[in-house]
Parts: sequence; structure tokens; C-alpha cells
Amino acid sequence: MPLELIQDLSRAWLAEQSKADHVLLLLLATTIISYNLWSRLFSKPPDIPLEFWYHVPQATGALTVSREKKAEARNIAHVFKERNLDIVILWGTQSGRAQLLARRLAKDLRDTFALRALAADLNDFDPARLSDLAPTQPVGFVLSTYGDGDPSDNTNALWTFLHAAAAQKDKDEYEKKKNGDSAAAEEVPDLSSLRYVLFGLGNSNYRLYNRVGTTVDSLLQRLGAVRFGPAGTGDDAGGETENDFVSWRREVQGALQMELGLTVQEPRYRPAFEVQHDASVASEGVYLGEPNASLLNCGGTRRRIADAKVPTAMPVTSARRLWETEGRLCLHMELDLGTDRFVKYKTGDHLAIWPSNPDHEVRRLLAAAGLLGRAHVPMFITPAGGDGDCEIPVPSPTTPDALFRYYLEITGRVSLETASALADFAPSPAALAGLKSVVADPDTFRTVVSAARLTLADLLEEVGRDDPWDTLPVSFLLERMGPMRPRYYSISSSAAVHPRTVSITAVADKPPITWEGAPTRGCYGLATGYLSALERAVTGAAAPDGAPEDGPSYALDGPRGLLSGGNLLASVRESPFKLPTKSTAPIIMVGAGTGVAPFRAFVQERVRRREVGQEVGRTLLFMGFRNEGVDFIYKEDWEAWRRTLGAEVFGYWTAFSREPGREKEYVQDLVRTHAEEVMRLLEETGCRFYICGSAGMARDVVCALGRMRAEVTGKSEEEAMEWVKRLRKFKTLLEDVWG
Ligand SMILES: Cc1cc2nc3c(=O)[nH]c(=O)nc-3n(C[C@H](O)[C@H](O)[C@H](O)COP(=O)(O)O)c2cc1C
Repeated sequence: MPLELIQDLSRAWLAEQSKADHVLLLLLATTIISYNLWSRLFSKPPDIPLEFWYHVPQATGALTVSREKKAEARNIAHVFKERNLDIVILWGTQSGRAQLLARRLAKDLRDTFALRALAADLNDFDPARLSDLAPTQPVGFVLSTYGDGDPSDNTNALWTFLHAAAAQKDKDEYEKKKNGDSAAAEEVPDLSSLRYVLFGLGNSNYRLYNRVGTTVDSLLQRLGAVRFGPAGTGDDAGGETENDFVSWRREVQGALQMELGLTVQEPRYRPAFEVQHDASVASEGVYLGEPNASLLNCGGTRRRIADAKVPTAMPVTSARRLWETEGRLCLHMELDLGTDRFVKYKTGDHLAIWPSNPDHEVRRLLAAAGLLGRAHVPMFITPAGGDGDCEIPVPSPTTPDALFRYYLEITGRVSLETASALADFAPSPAALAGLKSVVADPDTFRTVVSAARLTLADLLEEVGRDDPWDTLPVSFLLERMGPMRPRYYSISSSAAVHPRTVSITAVADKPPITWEGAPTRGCYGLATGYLSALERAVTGAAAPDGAPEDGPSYALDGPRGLLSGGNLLASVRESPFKLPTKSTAPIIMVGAGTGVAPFRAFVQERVRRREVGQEVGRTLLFMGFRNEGVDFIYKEDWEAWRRTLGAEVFGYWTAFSREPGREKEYVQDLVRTHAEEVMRLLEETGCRFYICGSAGMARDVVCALGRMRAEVTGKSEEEAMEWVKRLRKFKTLLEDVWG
């Protein structure tokens, strides 16, 4: 509309208005301006969403690192050349096992063939430069699958690169087919000079078993790379990862021998690390259990605060037992996040907890390895030889006591390979004979050692009897035992309601006690054992001198008193398990046992939204427990929240699988009983379906969903499962599961 016409029209309109109209208009304008001014200056800021302020600045993995590192150092071909390497083994791990296996493979190749082999973090290299490698520069990939068939954090960059490159190749081929070979296309990464082998770690209880290993393998080949050996898989379901790895490695050795024309060296143990004890070193610089330099000698306050992943000392502000039976107990713990602005969480995140090893296991390993006399003598750990794996898995200098207590996973089951390798260090013919009798036959080993959950200390004691294994090198222990890794717990509090406090919910198995208050064999549930000891200390429930039923004791004060007064080392890990942004969106939650923990946080948050006047959408919760009178947790919370939200908004149902005199019922049965409403809600925009608990339970619930869809639509179960896949893809279906 031309400007003059608008001016004419408004002039005509104004001319027709009375004085009273003008006054009214003026009043209206003044009211609007005053209202705006008032709300800006005097109103309270909105109570929700607080998540915005409490967003955790998580390290973003490869991207963050890549910006900091020089391009050359991130070019794998350059590193090969610069360090004169023969092979690089790259590990992609979430909880440390792939890293350990990659290091073992590199060490084995050094020992067997005198190869210059390096084990390295995938994140240290730019995946786009894999194409720079020559066929004489082979690479090994050792990759675990996490979450719901997802890559570990440090595999993300490779994962994204391979998917993008393969999609580009598909597009390129399509264009060429359509428009002829001359069709202009972007350059597709060419990996045809890459020679590789691959081992995937997974657990067949999960729906997407070893998805990362299989996917990376096929994408590499799609881009022209050549696998010169078998693609191995290690299945954690039956605890067979170690054995699977050893068989795969044997085949890889054969393939490498062919590929590179190698000769086998005389077999003898070559330590990967040099360890020197030095009593004269100033104690302030010695790591006594501090996880990193930022916490060394700092009295609990870390110096470098810019990384939310760095663990910090968090006080346990309250702890209680939600239930207790003869063999197990369930803990609810609350921790104060303190004042460090980088330590924050969002509803649905995880808390990573760094446990320590129990006193008796530390003592027994020190004694069995002949290190009791030097338990507190500082030692320097450096890489042995120039061409090896230079990364030291623990801080140095440290002490044997700190090494076994804080830095290494010493309570895991000993593997056949590690047990066999001990033969070189047997302190006596009797010990050697004892060792040989258990390692000679894999079946005997499985029953005598694996099924009995023997730790390394158990085995050394068992076969060495009274002889300490004092020729056992500390390097051997560093190579064989993984670095201590945190255990993750779903946070059971809402960040909007408790921004500076997190709560966790954990079930601990009570270890079987048979002598002197110490478990006979191994340690069941390292972190949960540690948390129960902490709970006893915080609540004052500990019996003097640790009565047998109290379980193992721990150095709860931490190194140099870092954790005294009931603190533990923890950090927040971001999780994609999040509530929809709109509080009106319906949500369906399915959880079993402690799997209901994040749902406690979700419902708590929705109640808060209601309390501040927001509308809350339909909220359904299906929970599974064993026994109503025993392990049904947070019953009072659910009841109170249903009263606040109203049954028309919040509905919850329970299934019990071990209720005497009642038929077993599981969460998937509950979901099926409510099929009509569940299916209807899933059609609504923004609806989310959450599952939290064991992988087996999650699989059963997903199958139930597929069947329900097939029944509603009359289509086949395969088609229904495609629909489930789409739910996952579009983040309508979210899972937080464990093996
Ligand atoms: C929370 C969680 C999720 C997992 N998800 C899968 C999965 O989707 N598929 C699979 O095959 N294995 C899965 N696993 C099993 C791991 O791959 C297996 O435990 C592996 O040994 C871990 O290796 P890492 O320590 O190197 O990360 C999962 C394990 C955990 C604890």
C-alpha cells in the first residue's frame, strides 16, 4: 500500500474519533508501558526453566581437543613417520576396557615381533587424515559400543566423519549414475590406502550388539579401506571379552606376519614401564590418590576449574537406606555441588563417582606382590624404551599404596592370559606348579578362577601360599590392570528444584563374609561397596572395628584428607535423557528397580512446574520391582506427587516379579495393559517414551511396544519395529540402560 494512502486513511480515522476515544487510547498505551516496566523492574525472575542457568559446560570431545592441538600432531600419518612406528592401535572406550586391550595388543606386538607399536586415543587424531596413511602403516581399531548402540565419547569424531564421508560417496555415485561420470561432485574421502584390523567390544544382552564395531568396519570398507585380518568381537554378556580378544589377537598376529613378513622374537617379558622407588622425593609432589594435578595438595578445592569433567570433592549431605534385605541394600544419597560455578547439572544427567579399593584388597595385593615394606615409598613411572606406548596410565610419582588403592582396578576378575603370564615371576617351584594347575586348561580356569571371581591378589595368594611374588614387576601390574574408572549413576533429583544438590539411588550387594570381617573372594560391586561404607560413616551406623555384616572398610578420608568429613570424588556427566522443553508434552516412563531414579527427578520437576502455575501434560509412570513390601522405592513421593498433580495428570502403576502367592508381573505387562492410552499419546506432538533399567528389561519393553503397534495398525511386526526405529531416531524413544 502506498505511504500517502496510509496517511490519508489514518487522518480520516483520527478525524472520526471522539476526544473520549483519544483518552482511552492514551490510557491503554500508558497501562501497557507501566506493566512492562513493572515486570522488568520488580517481578521475580521466572522460577523455571532453571536448567538454562545450570547447563553444564561439558567437554565436547574431539572438537575441543582438535582446536587446541596442532594439525600435524593430529595427523596420524605424520605421527607414524615422526616416531618411526610400524603400527598404531586406536582405542575408543567409555569405561576403559578397550583402552586396556589396545595397550595389551600394542605391547604384545612389541614383545612378539619387535614392532614399534603405539596404542593411542582415537580422539588424538583427525579422522579426515586417515586417508594420508600408506599401506605400510597399518592401524588397529579397538572400539566399544555404548548407550543404545552408540559410540563412546572419544569415538564420536570418527563416527561422524565416516558417516558423512559414506553419505557423500552415496550421493556422488547417485549423481554420476544420473548425470554421467562428468557430474560435478564434492571430493569423497578415499581410504583405499588404509590397512586395518578391528575388534569391537559389546554385550549381546543389548539390542544393538557391537553396533559400533560392525558399523565402523563396514563404513571403512565402503570408503575403500582394506581389512587385512578378522573383525573380532568381545561379548561381555558371558564375561568372555578377554577370551574373545585373546583368540582374535592370535589371528591378527598371523595376519600381520603375512602382511608385513614378520619373524617372531624370542619370547620374554619386556616391561612397558620403568619404575624407580625414590624415598628422597619431596612428599608434596607425590600423588597419593589425587585424580589429577588440579587436586594435588589443594585441600579439597581444585585449582583448575574450567572443566566440568574433572572430579571434585562433594560432601554427602544426607544418606539413608531405602530398603535392606539379608544380601542387598538400597541407598539414597544427597550430595552438595558446592560453589564452583562449573559444577552444575541438568535433570536427567548422570553423576560419575570415583570409588577407591577396599583396605583388605589393597593390603593383600601389596603383600602378595612383596610390596608391603615399600607401600608408602614414592616411585617414578616412566615409559620403558623410546618407541613404545608413552602414555602412563596413572599419575607419577606415586606410591604402591596409592597405586593399588586409587589408581588401578584391582578387584576385577583375573583373566586366563594374565594368570598364564604370571609364570615368569613364580617365586618358587611350588607356586609355579600351583599356577600351572589352574591355567593349563581353560575349563578348569573358568571354574576355579573366573566363576569364583578370583582377583589377582586372590590368585597370587592361592597359588603362592606363603611366598610373596617379590619379583613381580610393578610394570606388569600397570599393564594388566585397568586404570580406576568412575561408576555412573542416574541423578534422581531435579535441577530445577534442587540446583545445588544431586541425589543418587544405588543398590549394593553385601559381600559374603567368612573370616575376620573380610570377604573371602574378590569384591562385589566396587562403587556400591564404597558407597555403603560412606553411608555408614556419614550416618554413624558403622560398628566399631567393622563388624562382619558391615562389609569391607575403605580409606574414606581420601588422600591427604581430601575427602574427610564425608566427601566423595564425583563429577557430572551430561546425558541425552531429558524432559521435553514444553511441560505440556505428555511423557511415558518405564523403569525397573533403581531404573526409576531419573523418573523421580522428572516427576519432581513437573510438580514444581505445576506449583509455579504452569500447565503439565499427561505423565505416565510404569515401575517394576521384586516385592511390594521390600524394594518398592519412593512410594511416598509418588503418592504425594499424584495428589499435587491430580490422577488425571500423573498416573503410576507397579509390577512385582517376586510377590509371594502372586503371578510374576513385569513392566512390559503394565505397558501392554495401558496400550490404548500409550499408543494414543505416542501420536501426540512432543510426547516422549523413556526406558531406564537393565538392557534385558529395555529390550522386552521395546518388543512390547512393537507388538502393540502391530496390533493397532494391523501391520506386520517388522513394520511395527520400523516405527519403533523411527521413534528412536526422532528422540521420541529414549533409553538409559545398563548391561
Ligand atoms: C550403559 C551401557 C550401555 C551399553 N550399551 C551397549 C550396546 O548398546 N550394545 C552393546 O553391544 N554393548 C553395550 N554395552 C556393553 C559395553 O560395550 C561393554 O561393557 C564393553 O566391554 C565396554 O567397553 P569399554 O569399557 O571400552 O567402554 C553397554 C554397556 C553399558 C555400561
